[in-house]
Amino acid sequence: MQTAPAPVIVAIDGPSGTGKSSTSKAVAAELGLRYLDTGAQYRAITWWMLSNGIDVADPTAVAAAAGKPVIVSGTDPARPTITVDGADAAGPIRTQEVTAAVSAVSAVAEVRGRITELQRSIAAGTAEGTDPADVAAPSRGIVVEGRDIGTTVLPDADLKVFLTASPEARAARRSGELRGKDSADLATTRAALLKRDAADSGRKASPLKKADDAVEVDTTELTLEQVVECVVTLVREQQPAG
Ligand SMILES: Nc1ncnc2c1ncn2[C@@H]1O[C@H](COP(=O)(O)OP(=O)(O)O)[C@@H](O)[C@H]1O
Ligand SMILES: Nc1ccn([C@H]2C[C@H](O)[C@@H](COP(=O)(O)OP(=O)(O)O)O2)c(=O)n1
Repeated sequence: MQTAPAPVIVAIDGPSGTGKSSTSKAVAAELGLRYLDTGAQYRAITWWMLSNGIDVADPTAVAAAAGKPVIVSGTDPARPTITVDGADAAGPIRTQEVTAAVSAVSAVAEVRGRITELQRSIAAGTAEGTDPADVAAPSRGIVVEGRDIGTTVLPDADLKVFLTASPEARAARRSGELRGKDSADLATTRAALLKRDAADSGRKASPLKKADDAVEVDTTELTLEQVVECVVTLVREQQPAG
């Protein structure tokens, strides 16, 4: 009898607007893997803190509340979901208010400990933090995207990719997304994005950083399709033949 190959774990990290979410979803869909957006989890806990009157500028208050919300992620790349205490959080976690507060909340060690535990449990395919429908479905593995997946959350990932792009390209992509929904212009978007990157890279607890064994892909001059093709090829090279 043949044994099934071990599930493949792919870690995709990088700063904001480098294409992590779009690339990870497309790679997971193409290869039949699950998909986890860890930024959405940090946004979800931040949304809960803001909604429950916790002072997000006070790390002690944030740490004391870190264990309270129940955050559940659905990992189908065609339909990723996130709930907090059973409520759909997909919309509210994308507001400017959450975006402005998320770096401060995610710098708190107790928050990182809690969310990292959830991420490892989801990657291992156990129930905690995962939509029950996803646990039941057979999986060939998972693509997990964030800031510290290759360095801290899943240091034994089969493939680690670190996406980069120039600040100009990243700001242009982000303001393209925001147009019509928000009045933020390119310069404002660029400044906000660089401020968040600096906070994420400069924090003590598990900062944004390329893992020594990650493959760096500069996406500035690449289309999304080219980035996806590049990562799919890298994943296939990791898989045993046959
Ligand atoms: N290589 C690319 N070229 C042009 N636009 C891209 C590329 N990759 C992603 N985008 C677009 O840039 C925006 C931000 O991408 P996203 O995947 O959300 O980045 P991240 O998850 O790293 O913040 C999205 O609108 C996406 O469609
Ligand atoms: N693994 C992770 C993922 C996200 N974070 C934090 C830091 C990021 O600024 C926020 C939001 O992440 P998200 O990936 O949604 O950010 P983008 O706006 O897509 O760039 O969460 C983190 O600290 N660790």
